[in-house]
Amino acid sequence: MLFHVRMDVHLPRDLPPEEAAEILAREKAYSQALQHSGKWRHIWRLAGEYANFSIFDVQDNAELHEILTGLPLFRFMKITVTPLLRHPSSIREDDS
Ligand SMILES: O=C(O)CC1=CCC(=O)O1
Repeated sequence: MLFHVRMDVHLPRDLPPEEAAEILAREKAYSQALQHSGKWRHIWRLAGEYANFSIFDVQDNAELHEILTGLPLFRFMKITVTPLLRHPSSIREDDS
């Protein structure tokens, strides 16, 4: 199942810089492992915002929930999920 996910990051101003750096490093490693696995298909920065648009390809809602709640930045994010399905006018042979 494909999902569009918007993640808005809100780091607290009083978060110690060393702690922020450690969380961001874990976030990057977590995200890149999922990208290598094919579950996290795309990640795009939204210009001018500390936010991203991502596309996930997962088994079901429960797997997406597990992935999102496992994000090291989860407690500092507002996450908006939109389920996707194939558009009837799409000319693509698959859903890539
Ligand atoms: O910087 C972001 O948009 C938050 C984020 C999600 C995965 C990642 O590596 O950074």
